[in-house]
Amino acid sequence: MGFAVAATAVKPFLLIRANHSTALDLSSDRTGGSVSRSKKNFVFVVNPRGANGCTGREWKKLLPYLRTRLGEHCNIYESITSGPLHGVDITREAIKEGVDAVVAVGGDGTLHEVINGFFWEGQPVAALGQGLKPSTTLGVSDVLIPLGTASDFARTFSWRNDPNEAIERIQRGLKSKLDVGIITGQTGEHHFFINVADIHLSAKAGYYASKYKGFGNFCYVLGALRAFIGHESRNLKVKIDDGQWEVFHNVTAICIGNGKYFGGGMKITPTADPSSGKLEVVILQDFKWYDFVFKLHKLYNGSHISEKNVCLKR
Ligand SMILES: Nc1ncnc2c1ncn2[C@@H]1O[C@H](COP(=O)(O)OP(=O)(O)OP(=O)(O)O)[C@@H](O)[C@H]1O
Repeated sequence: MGFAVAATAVKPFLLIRANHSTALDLSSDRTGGSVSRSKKNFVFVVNPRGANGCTGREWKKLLPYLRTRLGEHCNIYESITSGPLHGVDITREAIKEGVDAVVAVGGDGTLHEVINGFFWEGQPVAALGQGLKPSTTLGVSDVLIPLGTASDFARTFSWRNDPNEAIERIQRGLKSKLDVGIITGQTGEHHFFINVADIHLSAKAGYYASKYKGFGNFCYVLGALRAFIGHESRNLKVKIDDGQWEVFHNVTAICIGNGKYFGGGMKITPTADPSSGKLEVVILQDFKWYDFVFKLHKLYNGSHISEKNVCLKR
């Protein structure tokens, strides 16, 4: 018997727009505009190393345009990450300061850090002095300027890796509710995800893909092929919602989707809907490297779920 796996979805309860912007003292508006309390305060969390360094270069070009488009109504604060997980701390601090929006600039890794920054010890972070606001909404359009290698989360919404379109969305201020998945660790700590959480082979593939980012989107295919080396399928016990524990044999990977895409455009959980209140679970069993190669096109178009060694659960 292998691991025990439980997947749950939570109702939307993130706050992207704090109600008040008191106590904001983010030293200086580094875009050059003067800080005005009558304006909204937007913090952009930029990963300069995203997309093999492209994110940092694109951001430098984008900033003047961003100021032109949003500067009249917003104070724009750029916060460049110094390394992995820095985005979590930046986001937490910004929310405590009462900013109106925190926007991830980069790929899914940066977005993941920003999402986790909305929480502290499993609870939503609130603006200082404002108490806990457990039933507010996450403005999808506000949360991301997709500039990563894959930017898979954006694909669920058919957003392109086009920063100008992202700024357009931010300017229009369109918002919709999003579910957030919770992963509970062995010591009971919570981690949050909004796209796809995965276990076993695909998790390893993500790790290896990070070593091949120079190949662009193809890094995920290379990462998966690398992950197959020495990989052994396991028997896993899975419980979905209030159902019974069920044993799945020879599991190669389990993917739990809130969004539809991972791995540079593979439509792994093809009917997942990030605002449905449900997660979609896809289990690959006894999936060999040659299945991956010959069925790759099916993974990209979502038709892999009709394969006999693929099981979809909601
Ligand atoms: N300053 C930094 N230096 C090195 N790594 C960083 C830095 N800031 C953030 N990171 C790490 O880089 C990882 C990858 O970043 P990100 O997801 O933005 O780009 P990507 O991997 O190219 O895009 P995608 O995930 O969409 O394929 C993040 O998970 C983050 O932990």
